[in-house]
Amino acid sequence: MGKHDKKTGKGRLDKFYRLAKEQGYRARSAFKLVHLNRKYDLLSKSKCVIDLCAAPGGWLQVAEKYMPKGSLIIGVDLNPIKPLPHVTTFVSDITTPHCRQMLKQHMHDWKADLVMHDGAPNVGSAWVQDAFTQNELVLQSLKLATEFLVKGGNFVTKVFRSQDYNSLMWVFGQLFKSVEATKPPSSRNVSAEIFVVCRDFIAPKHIDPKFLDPKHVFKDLAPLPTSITDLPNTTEEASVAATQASTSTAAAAAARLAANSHAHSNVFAPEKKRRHREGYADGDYTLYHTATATDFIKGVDPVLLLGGMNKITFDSDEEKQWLKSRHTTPDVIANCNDLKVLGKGDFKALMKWRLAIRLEIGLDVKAETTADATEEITVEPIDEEEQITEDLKKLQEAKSARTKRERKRANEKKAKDLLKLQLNMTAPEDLDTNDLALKGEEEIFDLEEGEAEAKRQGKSSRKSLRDIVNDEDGMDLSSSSSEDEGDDEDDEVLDSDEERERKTAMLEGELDGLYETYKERMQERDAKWKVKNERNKDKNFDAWHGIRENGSDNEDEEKEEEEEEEEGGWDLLQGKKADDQDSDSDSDDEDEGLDGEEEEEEKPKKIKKREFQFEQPKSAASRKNTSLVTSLQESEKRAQMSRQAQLWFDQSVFKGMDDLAALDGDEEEDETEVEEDDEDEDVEMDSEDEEDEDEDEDDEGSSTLQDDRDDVDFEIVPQEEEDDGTGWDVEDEDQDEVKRKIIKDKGLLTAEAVTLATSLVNRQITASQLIDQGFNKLSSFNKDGLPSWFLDDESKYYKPNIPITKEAVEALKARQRALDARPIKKVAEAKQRKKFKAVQRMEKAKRKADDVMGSEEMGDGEKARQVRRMLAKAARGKQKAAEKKIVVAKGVNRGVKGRPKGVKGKYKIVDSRMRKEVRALKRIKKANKKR
Ligand SMILES: C[S@@+](CC[C@H](N)C(=O)[O-])C[C@H]1O[C@@H](n2cnc3c(N)ncnc32)[C@H](O)[C@@H]1O
Repeated sequence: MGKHDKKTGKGRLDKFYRLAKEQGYRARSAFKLVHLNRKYDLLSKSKCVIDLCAAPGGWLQVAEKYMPKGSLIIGVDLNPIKPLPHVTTFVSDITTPHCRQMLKQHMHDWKADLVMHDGAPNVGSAWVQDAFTQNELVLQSLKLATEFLVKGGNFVTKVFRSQDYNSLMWVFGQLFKSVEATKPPSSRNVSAEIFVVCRDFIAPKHIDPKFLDPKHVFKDLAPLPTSITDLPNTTEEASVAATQASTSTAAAAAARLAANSHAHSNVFAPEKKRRHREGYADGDYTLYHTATATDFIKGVDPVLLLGGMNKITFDSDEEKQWLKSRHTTPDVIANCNDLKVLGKGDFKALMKWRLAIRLEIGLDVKAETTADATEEITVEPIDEEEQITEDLKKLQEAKSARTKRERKRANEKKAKDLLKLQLNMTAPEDLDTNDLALKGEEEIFDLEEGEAEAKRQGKSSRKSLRDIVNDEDGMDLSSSSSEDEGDDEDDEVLDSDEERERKTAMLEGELDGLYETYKERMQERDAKWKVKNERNKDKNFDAWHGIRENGSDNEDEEKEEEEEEEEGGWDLLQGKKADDQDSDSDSDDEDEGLDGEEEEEEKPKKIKKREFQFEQPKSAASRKNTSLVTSLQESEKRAQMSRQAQLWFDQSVFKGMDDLAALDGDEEEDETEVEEDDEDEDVEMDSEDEEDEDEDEDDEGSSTLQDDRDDVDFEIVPQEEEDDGTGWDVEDEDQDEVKRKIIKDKGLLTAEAVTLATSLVNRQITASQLIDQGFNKLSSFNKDGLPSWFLDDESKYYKPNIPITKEAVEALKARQRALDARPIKKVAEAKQRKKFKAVQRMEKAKRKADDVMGSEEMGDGEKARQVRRMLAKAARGKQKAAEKKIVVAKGVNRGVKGRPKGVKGKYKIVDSRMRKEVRALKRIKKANKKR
């Protein structure tokens, strides 16, 4: 066995190592057999044992110790075993016929009651290879066991928990009546080894050699990955590969795959779906994976690919051509380069890009535009007048829808352009190119639209976006689409605004859903995320994460928002989709128009909800803000700053400020307890009133604190005007007053405010500079009409960066510490009460002393003694009665008279009998009272 560092890794000196040393065992592994024997009683009834792979002899020692005297114990190993009393050993490789011969020789005609195998290959290379060779050794030892075991005998073997484990277990199960896997306590948790105890050997007359042939047993039913091309074709080649495999892990994996190649001819054939519980997938020992653009574009599951890979590469000529496509924007390339950091927008962009490229290369075929479809439609004449009214109605609807749509588009475009300009993403001259890109997107939308259009006409045969995305045989779409067009028509206006919006929303919803799947996959792979998630669940883990400039504390909130949005988005759309599919005559149904409207209403509602979530805290704060900075900017900016401030105060370093009121409450509770103890008849204070009073005060305190915090977000310099976002009207001057007062009373409460104030005082910045800074890109950031994914990203990464200095934070902390150090009101009150009680006691004692002094019965000495005692008692106050120890009369204490052993001070002995009796007496007393 290889030598290990005794302090680290496998060789570290654990308790079993020391125990083995103490008890004279040659190896700590001896305890594994001790434990197995304790559990299954394997040795005491065995007269003949074979230990395969026995060096240095730990198991042999255990066998010798626990087996009956005079038993035959044979040990074999590649390495020589130092002689042991009553044990026969020899050197051999258990996989060779020599070993079999030797065993036969030593066994004479005996049969073994137990065959043990603790073999571990000595290669010390990659774990997976160890496991493979190990399990081959297991099969070899089983082969020997089947030859030498008596019927009803037992076989114990070490098995590595690898993917061959189930196959091995299956084989064991065929040969033994009982098979159990166990991990003895002495087996290290980090080790993948477990022990399988096979009992009651069936001893079949004939065993098919395939049962014991690794080539058959370890065949894999899973299909081979197509990427490995030059695999050997025959099992002979496979075994050659396996022999050569010892040189490298990759070779071992290749050999494994080769050995597994005849998947369906596996004789043991239970259909097994392998899960890679052991961690890595077969032959995959890295965390970094790349896929080609072809895999992504032409593959069947792009979401799976995005979730599982780190990068998309462009290697082949065709892929390089795609790089030149107008759809392949720098963003797409950047996204392909790091799939790990895809945001929702990036994800959608990649999916759209895939679709666009598929269209370009003809994998998917663009559906006919809805306009064409409209031309094809003929409406059967019903009645001339009706017809005219209907036509007019439709025309009107179409017209209003078109105007609405155009207006909306124009607005959207304007907002996007503006935003791009603001973000410095585009120069004005670039806008045309971007328009083109936008048009490209629309084409994709049109595809969806056309598809859904056909569906609405009752031709549900058309595939959904997901299908198209996942469809390998997307080629036949065109034919199906032309067929579709020839079918029945609908009397609805196809080009309606509602429809278009509905489709757009649906597409967005689908992309959202796909993004969710992608996110789940990423999360599955991301252990850190799991830990974070767990921590988030447990609010107690609210640890200080340091000052984060980008406000990453915000992530949870964002996640929640996303989730909420998805409930309304993806789920809703899925639900609607299902509903659509359920209804047979969608297009004829009059309710459809209604649904459409509802849907339309639903969408803005959703968006509003999100905006509301973002803006609620802002607007609350902005109403109160009157700072120099905020009043000179639009509400958006102020709102964001306010949010930033809230995030800032959410940091655990400011916890104390929040909890001050709670702290008071706690203190008070403690204090009340103390008071109860010290309670004197003379004290007239009504504790309930007091509590009420205190509670009120607490409330006040907390609310003031809260108000303070709300009020002073970004409060820097008193300002005359309040901007409500609608203009420059002065609205809430009283609020300014309040704020001014707070600043006067309490000073600046946020690090941002302190930082700004300090820079003003130190003339690092002037007031006019500050005002100028107010006019920035954020001050006119209009969110209207921006897509939700964009806003998502914005809220994550695009935040105002308000400078904070270390000194400002330190100053605030110091002030908070000073506040904390001040005696809390409750404590001061309790102290006063104590004093008050002491004074009262002394006065009472004085009065009594006067009486004593006036007494004529006592002598002077006696009087002096009495007075001294009284005063001392008054000064001491009421002593707490010494606590009684409760001793339960059980065990050695049962029936003991007098002080129980080891108990000092006052005590009381109780037993269950006594308790019952006391209760019975109380009951009787109560009953008597009633009569
Ligand atoms: C974990 S040790 C066994 C320890 C033993 N049970 C004890 O308690 O001392 C594994 C042993 O398997 C032996 N071994 C590995 N491959 C073998 C093979 N093909 N034939 C015989 N022994 C082998 C190694 O030489 C090694 O000594």
